[in-house]
Amino acid sequence: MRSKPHVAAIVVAAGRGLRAGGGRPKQYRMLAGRPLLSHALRTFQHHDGLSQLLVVIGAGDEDLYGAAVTLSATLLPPVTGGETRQASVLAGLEALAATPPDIVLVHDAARPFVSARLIDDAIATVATGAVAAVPGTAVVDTIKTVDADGRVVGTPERAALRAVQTPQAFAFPALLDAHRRAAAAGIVGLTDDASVMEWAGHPVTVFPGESGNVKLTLPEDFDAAKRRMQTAMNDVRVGQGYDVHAFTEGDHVWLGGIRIAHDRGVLAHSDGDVVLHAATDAILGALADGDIGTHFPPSDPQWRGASSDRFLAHAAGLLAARGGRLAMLDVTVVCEAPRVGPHREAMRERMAAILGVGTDRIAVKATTSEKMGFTGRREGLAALAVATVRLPGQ
Ligand SMILES: Nc1ccn([C@@H]2O[C@H](COP(=O)(O)OP(=O)(O)OP(=O)(O)O)[C@@H](O)[C@H]2O)c(=O)n1
Ligand SMILES: C[C@](O)(CO)[C@H](O)COP(=O)(O)O
Repeated sequence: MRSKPHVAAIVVAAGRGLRAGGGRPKQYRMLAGRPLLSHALRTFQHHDGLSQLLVVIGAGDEDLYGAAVTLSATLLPPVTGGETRQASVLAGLEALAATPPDIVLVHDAARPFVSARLIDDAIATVATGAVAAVPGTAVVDTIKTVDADGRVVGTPERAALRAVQTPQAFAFPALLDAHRRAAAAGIVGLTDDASVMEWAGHPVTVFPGESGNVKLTLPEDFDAAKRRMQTAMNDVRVGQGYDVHAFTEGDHVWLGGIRIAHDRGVLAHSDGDVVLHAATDAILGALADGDIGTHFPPSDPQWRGASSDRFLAHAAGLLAARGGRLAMLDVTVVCEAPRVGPHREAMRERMAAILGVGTDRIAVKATTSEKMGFTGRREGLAALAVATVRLPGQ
């Protein structure tokens, strides 16, 4: 395997959620203000170890999917799944086969509490030699096997049992081959991908799962998940950011990720987007994790002319890695010109897309400084930002 493996993830979301009820496939039901699918997906979108992310959706679910997800650099167009989970995973694997990754992760859309730690451990277990790696937790109940009449026929030794979860990670060629062979052999009902690998004769390694990484299957699971999300994210923090750039010769400025025509440009090492820089610092401030210069030193030539989108995306990734969410980003631009109003909505949409939140969580305001000071004299422009984030409680 290459030193830095090419890793892809498939999120299966083509089920009907019949056991959960609720009138629509469960992955599109709302949970803490967002569709269930978007919770797990966002953790994968903000993980920097993945180069491709693919969602397998049900036939006819295209509109529900479009409304549920925020596009991102790694997210591929969705593919249509099949009648069973096994068939849906195979559809996802076939879609990746043209540019095969080294490692593929498979995750249920119905597991919203997946952590960056589980993704890291799944990748690391395969990167260091396993062909298949699944998270598992020790079983606390005594388990019985029963016959069709409910009579107990056996009691497996509990110490050897593990309840397995997703994300499950695999060497891509081995999983694709195992799935293709199982389908060709008429094997259709295997309930996880480790079972497909076991059927094909591959060893499967279990690494520690997380008891919190539950799958929402029944109606009461949604109620419990709602309660958990409401109480869990109770560490509310606020960070502020401020940035300034001087005008110089030029014909445009970047503000909030939008290129705006102007009779001046800005002096800057990167693209000089004061809005994205202030927003990045505000999120880093809320996390007490240094500032933009700590993460992207101006002395480093690789950031020369860099698009500031990546600075904000990096801060969003740090927030997601801590299990946090952005509650609100409020930005004020200070300049005599250019006029911000005509670009306000485009800026809100761009920042919402980078941060993976709705535009209702992004505010953009603007003011002149009444011709006073450096902004009033049109020597430069400035932006202030306040980010409110929610982190898991202590
Ligand atoms: N034909 C299928 C069936 C399931 N899944 C996905 O596999 C995951 C785990 O399946 P499960 O929790 O059983 O979901 P459903 O099949 O939707 O639920 P139900 O059996 O209650 O209808 C879910 O993210 C589900 O969307 C899938 O992609 N394609
Ligand atoms: C893949 C899985 O989540 C591992 O626990 C589980 O097997 C999915 O089962 P389901 O019957 O499709 O819910």
